[in-house]
Amino acid sequence: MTDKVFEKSIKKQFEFDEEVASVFDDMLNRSVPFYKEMQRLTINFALNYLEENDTVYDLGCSTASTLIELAKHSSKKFDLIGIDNSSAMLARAENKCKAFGVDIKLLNEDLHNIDYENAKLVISNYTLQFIRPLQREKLVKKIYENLEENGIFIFSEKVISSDKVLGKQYIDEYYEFKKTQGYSEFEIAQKREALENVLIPYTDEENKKMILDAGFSHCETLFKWVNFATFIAIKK
Ligand SMILES: Nc1ncnc2c1ncn2[C@@H]1O[C@H](C[S@+](CC[C@H]([NH3+])C(=O)[O-])CC(=O)[O-])[C@@H](O)[C@H]1O
Ligand SMILES: O=C(O)C(=O)Cc1ccccc1
Repeated sequence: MTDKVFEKSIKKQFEFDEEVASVFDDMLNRSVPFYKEMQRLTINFALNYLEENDTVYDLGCSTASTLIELAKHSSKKFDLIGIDNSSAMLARAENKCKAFGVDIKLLNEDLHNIDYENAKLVISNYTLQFIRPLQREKLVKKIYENLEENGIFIFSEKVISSDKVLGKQYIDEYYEFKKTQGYSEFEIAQKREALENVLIPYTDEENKKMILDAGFSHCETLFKWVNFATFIAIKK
């Protein structure tokens, strides 16, 4: 279904409710530049590290598309766990898992309430940005502590520049992208307002500092388009 959420006048903050969930795959494909490529890289790099029976967590799994693709691209069996606190998203995730015949444990929980036991790989694509700073650092520490040795954390985030002028150019470039995806200036402006204080982006440097402060020995940028970045962190 086509995302028309912000075509009408909206006063409330952005929420992962029924309306957003019903168009979410389209919204993500048209709002995150190279979303599919980022997902493909996430899966390929994940598979470089995963062995039979490893446990994989996807934080903010939404409609479970990443875990479904992961399962489809490997003949190995993994323990796949998707976590999200939006019932509307998880209802779609459940339907998709059934349709694709993929076995995924879907947990309707806040990310802070999970133990991340036996985690070999943790994925979090475009989710940490919705967690308040401090809580975000706390969550990343918890992930690090629970990852197995040589465990991997792959995450993607909307990012900002630490340079004011470049930062403005990032925003202009992203808006051009949104226009090419068929969003009107009104829709773009409305969503921007709804996301204010809900989506809190860090700079590349802040993301990497958060990872290294949590204890990871290594963190690199795997992919970047202007203000959208994918990172890989390794626990050694
Ligand atoms: N505290 C929280 N606890 C649990 N879930 C949460 C929390 N905060 C937000 N979420 C969930 O995190 C997801 C973020 S979307 C991820 C896309 C997906 N990873 C994808 O690659 O397709 C990204 C975006 O919409 O920009 C939503 O489904 C929220 O309900
Ligand atoms: O930052 C934006 O304006 C976006 O549209 C990114 C985004 C994509 C999907 C859900 C929420 C935010």
